[in-house]
Amino acid sequence: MPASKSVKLNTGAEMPTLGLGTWKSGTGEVAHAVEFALKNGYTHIDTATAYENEAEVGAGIQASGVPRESFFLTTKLNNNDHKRVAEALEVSLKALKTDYLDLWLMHWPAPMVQDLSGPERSIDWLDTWKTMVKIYKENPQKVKAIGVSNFSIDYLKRLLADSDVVPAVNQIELHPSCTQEELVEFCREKGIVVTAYSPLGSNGSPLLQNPIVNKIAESHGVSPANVLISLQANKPGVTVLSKSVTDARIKANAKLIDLKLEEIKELQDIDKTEHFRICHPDWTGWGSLGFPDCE
Ligand SMILES: NC(=O)C1=CN([C@@H]2O[C@H](COP(=O)(O)OP(=O)(O)OC[C@H]3O[C@@H](n4cnc5c(N)ncnc54)[C@H](OP(=O)(O)O)[C@@H]3O)[C@@H](O)[C@H]2O)C=CC1
Ligand SMILES: O=C[C@H](O)[C@@H](O)[C@@H](O)[C@H](O)C(=O)O
Repeated sequence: MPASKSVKLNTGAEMPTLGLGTWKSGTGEVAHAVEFALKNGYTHIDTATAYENEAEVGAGIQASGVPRESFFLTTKLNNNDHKRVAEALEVSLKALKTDYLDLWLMHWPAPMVQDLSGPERSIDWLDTWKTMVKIYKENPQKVKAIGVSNFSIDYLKRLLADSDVVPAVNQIELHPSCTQEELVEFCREKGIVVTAYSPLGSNGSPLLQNPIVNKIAESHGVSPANVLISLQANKPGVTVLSKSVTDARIKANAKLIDLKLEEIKELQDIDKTEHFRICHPDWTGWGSLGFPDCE
């Protein structure tokens, strides 16, 4: 399976199956990681205002010399920007040194106060979505697609009942210890592409040592990370983000392999005994956000 594989969005645009993640990619390392990834076959970069690295991501893009139209760029509206949606978009575009985004996501359906210390209850995220829709419709050259992140089935149902634009993407946590199969299936039925985040289980993940993951990796002659990233890439209508600031890993992680159905089942079954979530919605102060395993 080549790394250049892509999935069609409901806008008609192609979204590359594999993207480079940049959460916790720090100052002094993320520009190089982005430049290296773009020079080594990655065609999607994912960032967010919350990561406080958009300017350095922009510098990495510029340093790569890769033409803007040759790669897909995603960023996200921060939880404390729900009151200034249009302004936040301009700040992101300027920091990233680009005229347009391929995808702009609402990071969480959870407006928060300025210092992100708790929820901002005077705002309804659905109104924020409607503002994003208006900006998207009025500026199709500036925002090529809009979507959401960390949306459960209940939250998607509320959005879909009151919006004439179906989100192009729902970016959610997906790995063998957080499989969210019902949510993935719901998105598929609604024509929403799922982007898997934290496919390795994020920093210090026990999944890299998991015996099932290692057994499958050995049988294919690849690393555990290759298996975990490929697991998501093998799912129809799913794209995946993997983060690294290490050259050798960035390069090696781009190798996507085909997994057998029984291997996929074995990996997905890990969730039944070893379930965990990296990004629990509780931190927003809005409770479970409709995620059944967070109630
Ligand atoms: N929408 C949202 O709320 C969220 C979105 N995301 C997005 O998804 C991306 C990916 O998720 P993330 O949580 O970063 O976690 P990942 O599952 O991609 O894991 C990243 C960690 O794994 C390490 N790593 C990478 N490759 C290998 C390898 N081959 N072998 C061993 N270790 C490896 C990295 O280390 P090192 O960098 O030192 O090489 C880093 O510590 C994020 O960066 C972000 O862009 C993530 C979380 C939430
Ligand atoms: O994209 C990454 C995550 O959503 C992250 O931004 C949040 O989960 C939050 O900042 C946290 O630290 O828990």
